[in-house]
Amino acid sequence: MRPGRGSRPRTRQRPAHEDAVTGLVVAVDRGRYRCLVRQSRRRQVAVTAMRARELGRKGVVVGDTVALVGDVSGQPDALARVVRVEPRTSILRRTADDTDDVERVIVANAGRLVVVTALADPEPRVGMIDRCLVAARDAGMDALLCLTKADLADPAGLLEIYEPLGVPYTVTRRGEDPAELRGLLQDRMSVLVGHSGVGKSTLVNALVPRADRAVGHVNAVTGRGRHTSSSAIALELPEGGWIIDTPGVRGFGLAHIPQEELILGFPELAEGAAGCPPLCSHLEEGCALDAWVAAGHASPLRLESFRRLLTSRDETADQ
Ligand SMILES: Nc1nc2c(ncn2[C@@H]2O[C@H](COP(=O)(O)OP(=O)(O)OP(=O)(O)O)[C@@H](O)[C@H]2O)c(=O)[nH]1
Ligand SMILES: [Zn+2]
Repeated sequence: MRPGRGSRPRTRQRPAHEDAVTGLVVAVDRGRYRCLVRQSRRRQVAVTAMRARELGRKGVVVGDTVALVGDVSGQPDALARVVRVEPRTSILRRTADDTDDVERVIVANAGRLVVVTALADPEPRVGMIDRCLVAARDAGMDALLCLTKADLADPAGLLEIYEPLGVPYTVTRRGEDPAELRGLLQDRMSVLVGHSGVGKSTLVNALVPRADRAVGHVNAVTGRGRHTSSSAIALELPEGGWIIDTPGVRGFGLAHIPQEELILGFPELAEGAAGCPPLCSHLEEGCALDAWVAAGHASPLRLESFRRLLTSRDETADQ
């Protein structure tokens, strides 16, 4: 006989942690999780927690909603235990490069991926933007393109590629409040990704007063930032909603996405691929995508980018 609905199975073997409280993981640091727990309508406390053994190998990442037991007072030396990770609404993953089979979950439960790209210093790379759009799609997240440093270069070239795709975007520049971005972020959980030095910390500091994210310098020789932020952190926006700042990345490996699904991140090409021969690699002669682009249905840069993505899986990533 199986227990009927409404009965409470397994309570005898394992405590169901009925006294557990709910926390939001806002930072992870060397096996310690910083979780925010709401104590009343007005009051939130930050609770430090470790993993409970019963969690097994399940990862806990920033953005996760967890059940906490033990000392959840939030007092300086108090340590709680994470006994459960609640089901996730989205999972953003990446691999170090396209040949790496260790996939990392970066954040959970974010609804939107904000792809932060500098218009100059460092130079924008469409390969990175396209990879992020593929990752967002795979994660079940909306994407937003945030083009920074418009005081240094004109966004027109990039917008010519991404505006027709219907990718929402916003442009920011030094000395100007990112008001439009602030509006777009309200009431949701968004995650910022981008190369090191594109200006994520600068944006976060403008959006979240007292966030105090360290702003680094772009190395004049390599054009890369100094990786001033070292792990993801979730910050509450004064207007409501959350942003998760992630460390600057070198690349966004997509080894975890099956080859045939990559094209879904390029919807304007996917349509043209309907004319391809069966099992087309999209790299061979006779691929219908060449004619599709020649006819003006999609940007040649995007096709280039898609093909680079396809070939990079057999080699080391170059983006
Ligand atoms: N000209 C210009 N410089 C900017 C702008 N935004 C940021 N910067 C500069 O770019 C450099 C890098 O900015 P950060 O905010 O540290 O970049 P980041 O993306 O957080 O870098 P990581 O912490 O390495 O991930 C700093 O010197 C900033 O002052 C901008 O809109 N225009
Ligand atoms: Zn093809």
